Amino acid sequence: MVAMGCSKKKKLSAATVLRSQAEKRLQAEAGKRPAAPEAREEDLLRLVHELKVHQIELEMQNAELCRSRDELELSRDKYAELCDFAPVAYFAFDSAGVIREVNFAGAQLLGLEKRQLLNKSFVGFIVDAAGKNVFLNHLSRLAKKQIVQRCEVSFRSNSGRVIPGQFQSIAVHNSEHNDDDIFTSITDVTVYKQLEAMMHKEYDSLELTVHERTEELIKANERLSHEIEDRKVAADSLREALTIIKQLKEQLREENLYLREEIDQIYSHSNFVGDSKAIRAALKQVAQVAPTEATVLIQGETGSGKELLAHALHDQSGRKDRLMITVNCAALPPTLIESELFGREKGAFTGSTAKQIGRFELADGSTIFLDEIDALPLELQAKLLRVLESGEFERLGSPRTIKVDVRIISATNRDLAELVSAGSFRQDMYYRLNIFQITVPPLRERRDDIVPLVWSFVQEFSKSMDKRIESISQKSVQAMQAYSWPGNVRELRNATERAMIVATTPVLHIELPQIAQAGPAPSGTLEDLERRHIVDVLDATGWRVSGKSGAATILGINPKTLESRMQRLGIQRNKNNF
Ligand SMILES: Nc1ncnc2c1ncn2[C@@H]1O[C@H](COP(=O)(O)OP(=O)(O)OP(=O)(O)O)[C@@H](O)[C@H]1O
Repeated sequence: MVAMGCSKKKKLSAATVLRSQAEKRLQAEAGKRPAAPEAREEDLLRLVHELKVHQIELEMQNAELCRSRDELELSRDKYAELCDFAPVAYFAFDSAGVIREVNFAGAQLLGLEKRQLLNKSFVGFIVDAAGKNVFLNHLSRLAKKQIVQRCEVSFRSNSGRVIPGQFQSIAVHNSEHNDDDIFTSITDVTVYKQLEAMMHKEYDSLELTVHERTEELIKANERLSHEIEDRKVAADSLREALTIIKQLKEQLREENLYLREEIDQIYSHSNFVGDSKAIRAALKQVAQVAPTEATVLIQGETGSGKELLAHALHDQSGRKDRLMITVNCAALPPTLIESELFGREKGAFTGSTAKQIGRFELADGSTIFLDEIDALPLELQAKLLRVLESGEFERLGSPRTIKVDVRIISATNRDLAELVSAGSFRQDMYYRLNIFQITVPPLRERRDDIVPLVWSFVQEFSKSMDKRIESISQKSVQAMQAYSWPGNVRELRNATERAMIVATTPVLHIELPQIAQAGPAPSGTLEDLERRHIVDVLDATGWRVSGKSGAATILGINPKTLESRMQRLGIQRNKNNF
């Protein structure tokens, strides 16, 4: 920038000019006014005095002004110096973009000396036409609005480097040139641009990564949703499977329990021994009825082989692949028969802590054998009738109706027709059960079967007892042929077992109960005979019902069966029985 000075000579000439101007004006005033001779002298002296005072005042003012101007010029020089050495590039343009002033940083930016730049158009440094337009528009906008304006233009320095510049300008009117002075700071934004480009690049790659990750996440999310759905479906089917498994488990547990009870009898079921005419007739009936779905009633004395015959029937039927389910109606307390037959839900009655599948459900698709059907309480007969007719029933404590496909075989050692007349057995039930009747003859009516039966039992026990029996004593054979066999084949089997236990030689001696030794057959009805025989056995055992030497063992029946039979036959221990 150019600094300006104020010499003393200049100050003096200015004061002289003022004084002469003042004097001229004074003389002009004097020429206008007609002066009175006596006042003129006095006025002139006063005016001269005033003039002198004014002159001194003016000189003082002039000196003050000169000092201020000097200070101003000094400060302006300092400001110009500051501006010159400022790290920012400053330019002063005219309204056409010609450089009027530039500081060192500005000159350095363009790679030229300050003097080389003065009066040069900045437009010449701008690299392209678009940039030139931007710069010229920037200038014209400044002329219109006297506020700070900004633009970005790339220009080329003397070294050929293209510099992206950020321009920040303000226009100040210059009255001397009657034009605007445009003051502009130019910032080299190369680094900023590089950083910006890097940032854009980073941003773009970040955006790409985000996009890719989002895609991946969407896919993963979809996969997860499908997986959740699949798992839900799997969980549902697992739950279903679990319920089925639970049911099957329950059924298996019941079957298992049932099988354990039955297992001991399986061996004896496998062989129905007997070639007597009566037995052949019964077996012929079995063969006739087995392939049908008919309900069968088997009648015969206790221990005569009704259950074995029922098994033979089932084994010849189309249901033989499933287990035949047996229920002894006399062996169960009346309160439990219903839940045994039809099952119960948990809590159906006091003490029922677990759900139980009934025998009818277990027998679904198979055969149920209702032994001692005469012992079925009347109210249950009605329920059984419904099953016989529709296959439907409900578990105790459940309103759900269960439908089964079960073939029914029932057995009794009593005359059901008689019970019907006595009113203890439903007539409709009787007709429904008695569609096909088979009677198993008592052993005393088929004595031909006695010896073959003994031999089949001997074979059976020889294995388990590891004993060798070669013959049966003649005395035993005779006794057996003469004996009335109230306990029928069961009694014969038990007698053989006892003989085998005590046997020490290959000749088997079968001891028959003293009370039942051969003699004339007792008179009276079959029931009287049964009652008498039970009382005799009870007397012989000291009224011990169960246990190894108890009456039930001798009679070859279950102690519970014996108890219920005693109840039915009205047998009680009293003085007369001793
Ligand atoms: N013909 C036979 N061949 C082989 N064993 C037989 C024969 N008949 C019966 N038994 C055997 O005699 C025992 C009694 O038979 P089963 O239980 O079938 O008689 P039941 O008439 O059903 O008796 P209950 O009236 O007491 O129910 C069983 O051990 C059985 O195996």
